[in-house]
Formats: sequence, structure tokens, C-alpha cells
Amino acid sequence: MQEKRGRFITLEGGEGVGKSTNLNFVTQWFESRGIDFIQTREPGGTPLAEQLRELLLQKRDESVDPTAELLMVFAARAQHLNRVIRPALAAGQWVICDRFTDATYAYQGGGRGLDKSLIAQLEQTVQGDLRPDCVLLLDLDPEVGLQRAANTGEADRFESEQLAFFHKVREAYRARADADPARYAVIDASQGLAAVQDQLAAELDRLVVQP
Ligand SMILES: Nc1ncnc2c1ncn2[C@@H]1O[C@H](COP(=O)(O)OP(=O)(O)O)[C@@H](O)[C@H]1O
Ligand SMILES: Cc1cn([C@H]2C[C@H](O)[C@@H](COP(=O)(O)OP(=O)(O)O)O2)c(=O)[nH]c1=O
Repeated sequence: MQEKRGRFITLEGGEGVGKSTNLNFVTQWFESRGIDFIQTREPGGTPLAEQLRELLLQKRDESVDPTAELLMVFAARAQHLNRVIRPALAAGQWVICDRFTDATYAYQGGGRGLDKSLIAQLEQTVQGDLRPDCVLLLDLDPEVGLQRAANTGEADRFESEQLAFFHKVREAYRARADADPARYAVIDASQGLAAVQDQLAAELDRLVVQP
């Protein structure tokens, strides 16, 4: 008998692209279809991983070494993946995760300039062959995104980066999508919310009928 397995979907993009707004849309869509799912996020998703998130996001006087940052991200991911995501998928639940390893390629790879092959090694070690079935990438000019995000509370350590950092993040995300178009849905987040959500719904519909 074929193993019952839920779908693993991630939502990605730079700052202020509309992730929170559209995450609500995705979960409502699941509910309307009667799909059994969990919603989670990275860094985070377990008590330990949420503590690592706090450490990663806190602004601090000490400058954070990029490799230390990378290892903390993957430490949180190992815990989250093995304690939450894998068990949910094995039980047939769908998983919608706010950011995952594409964010590491974008922020630590693109933004911080770390070697992609180092990220790929850690990805393989921590995840084995597990990759998202579908990455929903909200793509937006960082200048617009930062303006949108400006009204949503105090900036954390990442949000405090300069514009050039976010341009590199965007380019790294887009390069990932270009290299594997079957697994990525690039959504133009400069459109009005209704158009963004029509596209999201079309992608989700496609996943339901996929074998
Ligand atoms: N497509 C869109 N067009 C215009 N404004 C948007 C759109 N999507 C989100 N917003 C607004 O942009 C701001 C940031 O959205 P949010 O969902 O919090 O983004 P993120 O979680 O990616 O930081 C909010 O005020 C939200 O209402
Ligand atoms: C998952 C992940 C997130 N991050 C960063 C990106 C975000 O700035 C931050 C927290 O993500 P998030 O909660 O999505 O923040 P926001 O809503 O402000 O976009 O963590 C990385 O640098 N690497 C990673 O692998």
C-alpha cells in the first residue's frame, strides 16, 4: 500500500511582501476544502526552536558571525523537522510553513554571502531528501516591501539590514525559483491582494489534484 503522506508547502519572500496576510488566506483555503493541516513557521515551530528564533532575531551589540547564524538556523530546523513536520506529513496532514530552507539560501546565502554548497551540505544532513512539494514565493521590489513593513512594529535584526541586503535576498530567491520552476510558484506581490490570492488559490488547486 502506498504510504499516506500530506503535502509540504512553504511560503517565502522578503520583508513586507504580504506573508502574514496570505498565510491566513492559505489556512482559510485549507479549512474550506476540509484538508487536515498544521500551520508552522521557521525559525521556530517547537519551544526550543522558538528560543533559537529569539536569539537569531534579537538585535545585539556583538556582531553575529554568518556561519554561527547559519548553524543556529539549521539547529532550529532539525528540531522542528523531526519533532513536528515529519510526524505531521507521516500522519497524512498537510503542512504550511512560513519560511523554510529557501529563506536560508536567500538570507544567509544571498544576503550574507555564504557559500551555497555549505548550505546544501547542511540541507542534506538535516533534511535528507525532504524538500517542500511546493514553494509559494511572493516576489516584490524590496523598496516597496520595506515601506509596507515599516508600519508593522519595531525592526528586528534582519529587518534592520540595508536595502542592498534585501536586493540580494530577492535575487537569491528568484534564482532558486528559476532553477526549479516545477516546484516554485512565483507570485507577483506588487499586484492587489485579490490578484495575489487568485494565483495562490490556483496553485493550491493544482496541488490537490496532483498524484
Ligand atoms: N498585495 C498587497 N497590496 C498592498 N498591500 C498589501 C498587500 N499584501 C499585504 N499588504 C499590506 O502590507 C503590509 C505588510 O503585510 P504583511 O502580510 O504583514 O507582510 P509580511 O508578513 O510579509 O511582513 C500590511 O499592511 C498589509 O495589509
Ligand atoms: C527561516 C529563515 C529565516 N530567516 C530570517 C528572515 C526573517 O527576517 C526572519 C524571521 O522571519 P519572519 O517571521 O518571516 O519575519 P518577517 O515577518 O519579518 O518577514 O528570519 C533567515 O535569515 N534564515 C532562515 O533560514
